[in-house]
Amino acid sequence: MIVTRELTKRFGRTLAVDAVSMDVHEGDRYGLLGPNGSGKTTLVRMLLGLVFATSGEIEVMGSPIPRRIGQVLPEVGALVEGPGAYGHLSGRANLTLLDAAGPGRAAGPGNASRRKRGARRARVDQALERVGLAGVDDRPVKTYSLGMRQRLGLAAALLSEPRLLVLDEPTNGLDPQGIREIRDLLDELNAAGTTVFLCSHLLTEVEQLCTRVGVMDRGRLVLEQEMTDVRALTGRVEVRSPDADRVVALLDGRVEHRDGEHLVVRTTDASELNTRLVEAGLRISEIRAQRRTLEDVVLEITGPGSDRVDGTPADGTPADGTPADGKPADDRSIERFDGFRVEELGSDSKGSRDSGDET
Ligand SMILES: Nc1ncnc2c1ncn2[C@@H]1O[C@H](COP(=O)(O)OP(=O)(O)OP(=O)(O)O)[C@@H](O)[C@H]1O
Repeated sequence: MIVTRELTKRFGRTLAVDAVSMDVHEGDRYGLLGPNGSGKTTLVRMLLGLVFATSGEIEVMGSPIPRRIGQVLPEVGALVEGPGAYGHLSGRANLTLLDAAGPGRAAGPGNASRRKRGARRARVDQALERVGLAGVDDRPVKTYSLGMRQRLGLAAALLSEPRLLVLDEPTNGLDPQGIREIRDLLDELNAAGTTVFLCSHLLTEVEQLCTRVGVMDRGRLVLEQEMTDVRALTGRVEVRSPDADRVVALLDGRVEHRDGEHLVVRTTDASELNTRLVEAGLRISEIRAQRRTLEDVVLEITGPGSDRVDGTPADGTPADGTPADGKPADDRSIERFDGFRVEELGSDSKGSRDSGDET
């Protein structure tokens, strides 16, 4: 669905993307994970033909990019660098304009035109409904919270019923409820056949949503794996027992770690261990085969010095003092891949929370 070969992008002396060879399969929910500044957005912008690569190749749905970008874009829904919109218009009006600007969508005179307008209204209604904005479509977008703008951006990406969704930090600005709703929506779209490719600096977001993961670190793709392989068994079983002392005695040297009632036992067979403990008359309140977490794997690869994934301070401000979105304060213009140039959203929209009052 997306293939890159040795894809590289330099901005002057900055090597933003460094020889990335990536492979996103049809039907994937692919999460590209990496700390701020690791090159995710630059890579996505190259995939969408917004930025030219310095070297390397890109194929999206079998077509070379940017050469065949015009052929590919109608089948791609994208949300990159924050959603853009005309602030003085409602969400519905914005979507209607966007839909009208889509390929083959211009309405002419007569019955055919009325049919097209009817179909457009239905598409816009459905997109608003899907992202949970159906009840607020008369308010101007400038009154929307960042979370609502994010949903509107997603609704725009869904208008064309895309085969591929490309989303840069899709849950940016959403509260936990909003994040869950977007996750459910992406799950649902993926189940219906849409390939989802998203960038995130949040481990948990990728771990919960994605079937395949790529990890970027300083411009390089340092891992690409199926999530089931990432979450491989460790050859340990975790046991919780009120009889922990007796478990330790019975297992004689196979308990690697103990913390109160919680024990980590070296074995690959949880059911055999369970049978043995129960037959010995020991009480077991919990037993499960231990799996690696995405965090274990990322830390293993990027090393203890690279703790920036999910590691920004609690106030969201990176240690180097740049704003929470990682962009210089004067670099916050909003663009859309389809050239639908829109009003800039002020920096005050960044970091605001989804008020949750849109329903
Ligand atoms: N237009 C540009 N001009 C110069 N340098 C740039 C430009 N765009 C990105 N960079 C630099 O390229 C590197 C990668 O940035 P990029 O935005 O792709 O990373 P990211 O992983 O998407 O980070 P974030 O999560 O903050 O968006 C950074 O060092 C950034 O400063």
